[in-house]
Amino acid sequence: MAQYARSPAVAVIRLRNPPVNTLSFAVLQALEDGLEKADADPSVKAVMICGENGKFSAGADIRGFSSPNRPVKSLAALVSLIESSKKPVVAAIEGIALGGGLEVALGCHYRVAHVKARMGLPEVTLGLLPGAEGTQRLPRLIGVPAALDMITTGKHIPATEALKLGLVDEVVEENTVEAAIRLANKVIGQPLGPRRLSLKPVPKLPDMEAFLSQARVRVKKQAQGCLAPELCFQAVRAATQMPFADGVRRERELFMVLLSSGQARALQYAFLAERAAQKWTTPGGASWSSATPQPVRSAAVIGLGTMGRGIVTSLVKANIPVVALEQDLEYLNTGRKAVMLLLEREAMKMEVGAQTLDFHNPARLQFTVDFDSLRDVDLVIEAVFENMALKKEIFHKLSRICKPGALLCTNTSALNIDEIASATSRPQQVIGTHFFSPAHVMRLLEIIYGRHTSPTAIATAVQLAKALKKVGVVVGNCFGFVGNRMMFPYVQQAVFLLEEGSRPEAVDRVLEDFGFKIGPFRMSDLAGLDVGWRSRQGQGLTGPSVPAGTPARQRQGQRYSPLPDLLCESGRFGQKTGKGWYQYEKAGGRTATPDPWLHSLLAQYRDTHGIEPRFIDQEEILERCLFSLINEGFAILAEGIASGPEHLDVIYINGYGWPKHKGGPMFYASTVGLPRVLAKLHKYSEAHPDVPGLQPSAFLKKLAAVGNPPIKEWMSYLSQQSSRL
Ligand SMILES: CCCCCC/C=C/CC(=O)SCCNC(=O)CCNC(=O)[C@H](O)C(C)(C)COP(=O)(O)OP(=O)(O)OC[C@H]1O[C@@H](n2cnc3c(N)ncnc32)[C@H](O)[C@@H]1OP(=O)(O)O
Repeated sequence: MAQYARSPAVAVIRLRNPPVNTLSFAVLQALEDGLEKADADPSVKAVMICGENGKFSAGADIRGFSSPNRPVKSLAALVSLIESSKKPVVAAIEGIALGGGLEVALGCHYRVAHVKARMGLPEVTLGLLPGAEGTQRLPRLIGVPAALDMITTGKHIPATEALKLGLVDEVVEENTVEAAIRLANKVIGQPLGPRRLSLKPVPKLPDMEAFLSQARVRVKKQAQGCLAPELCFQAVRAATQMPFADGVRRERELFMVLLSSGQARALQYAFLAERAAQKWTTPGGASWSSATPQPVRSAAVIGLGTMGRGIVTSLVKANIPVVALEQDLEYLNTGRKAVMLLLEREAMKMEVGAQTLDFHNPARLQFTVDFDSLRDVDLVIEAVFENMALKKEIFHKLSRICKPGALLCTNTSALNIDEIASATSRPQQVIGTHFFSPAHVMRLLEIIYGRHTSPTAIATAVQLAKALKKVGVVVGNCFGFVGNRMMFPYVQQAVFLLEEGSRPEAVDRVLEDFGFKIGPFRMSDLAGLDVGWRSRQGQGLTGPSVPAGTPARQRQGQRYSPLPDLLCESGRFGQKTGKGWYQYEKAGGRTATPDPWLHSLLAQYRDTHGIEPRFIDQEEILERCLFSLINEGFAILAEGIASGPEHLDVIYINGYGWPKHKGGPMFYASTVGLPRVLAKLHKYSEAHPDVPGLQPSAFLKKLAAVGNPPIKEWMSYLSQQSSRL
């Protein structure tokens, strides 16, 4: 847990708790024992603390926050114990010093960091604040503006920046432990008072009050409904207003408020869910633990529309050489200009000193109209528009041209991977990679395996996501996969609510107040209403293929709303045409204003179809939209399309703007309580028996019936009960 050694006047205490040396009870106890031993040994003149395996410490164990025996209080006491040591204590920071790990280092009298180390207080991202006196020590060391920035954003800073801020005393390129021992020997006998941060005053600013009030506004704006940034701010402000001991008391009070908040639980769940989602399995038995990825040393992207441009940019940023292909020179030139512009912008955003983007070198980024240039690439991502015939034609070509092992990916948001793969002679190498727009910004990559996709192909796509700094979530093949399949009933309910009496702005407001970045109607306007229209035409739900005499509001025995089709028929495609569910200042404008034209269309529509408009309250809007989405999530789990609720939550947080502090839709359902979700779905489906999306799924009913088990147990009920579902 912590190893004690001598070198020879310096006691060496090594934190050891793989993989990231989290501060468990045992680690803290061993650290305390080591300090006592060093104190009691007259031949020891100084102490050095480092971490095993090139990592200092990732802080407290996130899994332990829900445990009643969490070691949080003893961590603060231990940091004080380190600081009050009569012998100098030096931290040797390699790899990472995060959260409680950095707080331990702040208790030390000196800090030496390796040039590749990163430091931070990311507690805010877990819904907490640095509760081992970090909010009081850091401002005393690096000043209030820098401390407030680190504590309220949780960002990790590189060692070179830490040196500039005064967070570390030395940055070394060679052996950090040896450098720290050298420093420890050097400072033996020097006074420790000036090195004890709790005794230092907080550096003054010319107008601290004005600085703090502006900072508070900034923090609140960035918080988007999350409580922790505001309480982090309050704790740092306390450091500017109170003596150290009172500041520590205030920090502890605020910490306890956050610790017991639902937001902290949701954010900690979201952290662990992202890790859990990396451990993919398929119903056929393929798994992350046995599949080996193929190296991707080069890639090609077909189609330089919005998605293709973002994908090329992502690959270049990941330092993967790319061949970008378009159908003709005109499209190629337009696409090339757009990609170069994106890359110029990305290059400008990069940190000074970071590796530069090598996109002017044709060996790294090549533009072509010649399919033969794809002969040698390790992986191809097709990103043409959503047309099955076109995609099949391209995959047929790829199957003939690409080298035998190449992975063939299709960027689609809904189309059948098996049908696309059927156009090739190597369906085991075909996989869906659903990027989210803008593809060089959005973190999510939905990875869809088909019936024949090999485990190697899945592992390679997961590895690609990592290389692109994205979170890849592996899911099965069904219409809309996971993300869009759950989105359909959500948007559908929103439209039914308009039929029944609501307005787009009312529905959007409720969902934005819940925490979504934008509500369903503003989202549809942004994405383009024509996208869904084309898809509905393809499914035979609207357009000339609908048999004559089909009732306007009925399809396949269920209620259908033709409202979105009516908008498209009037040329209202959303932002791009300046009109959709809202009106905009111009085509391509972004400021949505409620539109009287739409209100009168709704009134006319209700008259035509004999619908008596009613007032719909916020609770009904929220529940019908969210519970229908969640309900589809349970159906997806029952069908084995995703291997756990965490996967669905990671998709929603990273691809659909679900507020992270609410943990994702399935976690949210667990906090509402499954019996309540079920009861509400029953109520709404009884009131609207032919409206799709409201009939509770069998798996939700099962879980409610077995007594609302915790989310981590849900899947075990599925395997026990699947035959009866
Ligand atoms: C009243 C007094 C109160 C006193 C309170 C004291 C409070 C202290 C607060 C804290 O310290 S909160 C924790 C702060 N630390 C973090 O937020 C770090 C979180 N971890 C990361 O950012 C990353 O994991 C990493 C450390 C940068 C490593 O990233 P990498 O991509 O290399 O690997 P991962 O796949 O993310 O992680 C590997 C493995 O380690 C597990 N893990 C990482 N950090 C923690 C942690 N802090 N607690 C528990 N587990 C952690 C992670 O889950 C992976 O394991 P798995 O089994 O594969 O899931």
